[in-house]
Amino acid sequence: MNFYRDATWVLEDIEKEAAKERISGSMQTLVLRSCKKYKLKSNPKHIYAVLDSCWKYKPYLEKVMKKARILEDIPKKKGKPLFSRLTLLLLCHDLLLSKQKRIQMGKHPIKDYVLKFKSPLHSEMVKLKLKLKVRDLSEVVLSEDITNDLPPVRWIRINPLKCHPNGDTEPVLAELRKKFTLKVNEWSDLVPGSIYYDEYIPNLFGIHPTDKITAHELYKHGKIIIQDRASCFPAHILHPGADDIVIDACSAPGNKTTHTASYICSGPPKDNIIRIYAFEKDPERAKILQKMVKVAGCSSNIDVKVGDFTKLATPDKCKGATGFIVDPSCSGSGIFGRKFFDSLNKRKMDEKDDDNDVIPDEQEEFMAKEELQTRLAKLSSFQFQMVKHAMSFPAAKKIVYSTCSIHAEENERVVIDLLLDKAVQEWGWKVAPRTEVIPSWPRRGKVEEFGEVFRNGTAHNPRQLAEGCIRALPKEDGGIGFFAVCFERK
Ligand SMILES: C[S@@+](CC[C@H](N)C(=O)[O-])C[C@H]1O[C@@H](n2cnc3c(N)ncnc32)[C@H](O)[C@@H]1O
Repeated sequence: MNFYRDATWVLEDIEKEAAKERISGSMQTLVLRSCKKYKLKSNPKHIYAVLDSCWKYKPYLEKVMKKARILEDIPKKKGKPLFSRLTLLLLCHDLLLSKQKRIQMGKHPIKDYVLKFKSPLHSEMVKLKLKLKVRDLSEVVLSEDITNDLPPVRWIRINPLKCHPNGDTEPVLAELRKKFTLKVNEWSDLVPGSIYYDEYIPNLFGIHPTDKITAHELYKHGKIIIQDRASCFPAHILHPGADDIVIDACSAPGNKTTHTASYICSGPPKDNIIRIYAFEKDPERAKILQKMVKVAGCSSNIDVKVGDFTKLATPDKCKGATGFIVDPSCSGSGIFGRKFFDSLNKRKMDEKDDDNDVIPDEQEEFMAKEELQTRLAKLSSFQFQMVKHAMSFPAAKKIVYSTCSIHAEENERVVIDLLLDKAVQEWGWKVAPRTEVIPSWPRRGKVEEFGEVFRNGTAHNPRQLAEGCIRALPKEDGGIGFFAVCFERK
């Protein structure tokens, strides 16, 4: 019984957390946190395994339990039910859905109580499966898992650098149309086999996330590139032309680098003149960047530089740089795909011994609030330095700063710190107005962040600053959470 009692306490905490608007942590973190809080003796690995499964099936189990009327006759003591709803849920889970299909405890009144309902529980479970047209409930849970974890759209862009002879994308689009025969007007209407033509980014298309594209010849030959829509915003905002020299400060894996190249070259490169300096600090990631640049067909115009942008990039070494893409490391809080991390951590947990101290430390999701604040402070100071370094280049005219974070600390507040910086002011940098930053995109920066520092009527108008920024919400806006802003000087 001790195990079920411990698991009930943890499940209560999980239920409370799930009721919040934003769940702070994966299932694994929540379990570990509660186990520590209550100093539980039961093995957290075991509790996690049971609760992970029980939580997935909870809506179905609750239906079955309700139909079997198991919650209606719970014996009472001093007017209060003797058994908790969640302990009963756990027992029913083990009886109906665990591998052994049995309750793992010795003789106990609660076990006797549940077993009294064994037949109605089983028959209600059979009825539910018939209704759902599945042989096993795992079939519905698995497909829900996959759907919840997939991005709402798979975004693909046609790469004009691989469209011979002059970057005409029409033949590639014609190929795509053969595979995706139905054109839809909204990305939310996408179904397998259909295609959506994006209204914000040229040559960008949305397809259904379950549609496979990586085996397609167009993909293999770099004629189409998978890239989230929001991640295409920076190059489109920078919009460099044939006379520009661009520095991509943080390049790997290279999506924005090759997208930027498509604006500069607009078709297959015709010379070997370096037009983009692509910096990447991590040597391993730089290898991926090299590969991406090659596949995208623009290696002759891109100079990949492995090292720290703030140390290696100087106006002397990158002569005449006019535009910058600064997309530094961030918390990644706009990126979803929790199942991946959950399964990753489950694997990590499985690999460890039975200790209680398995606290993963890499992802923001797994962090306590204070830890997150400390990490955000570190990240924003690094992000500030990266943009400020770009701003110090004398020929620079335009800098696009972006993150895939939803936190104001890494977004609007970095912009504020830059605008307040004396050197930045002397260099003459301003936030570009909405008219120059994909004006039709509806979701803009957070005006309240700017309003806390700047007042209307001063050099910086909070509303105008916020309007100059772009935000994208994860999933709701068709992909990852994102932030972009453009600094310019005339
Ligand atoms: C968010 S990712 C960039 C994604 C890339 N812009 C794209 O769209 O494919 C940030 C990258 O910056 C690199 N990085 C971090 N600090 C850096 C520095 N000081 N100089 C150059 N690159 C850095 C990281 O290794 C990481 O690969």
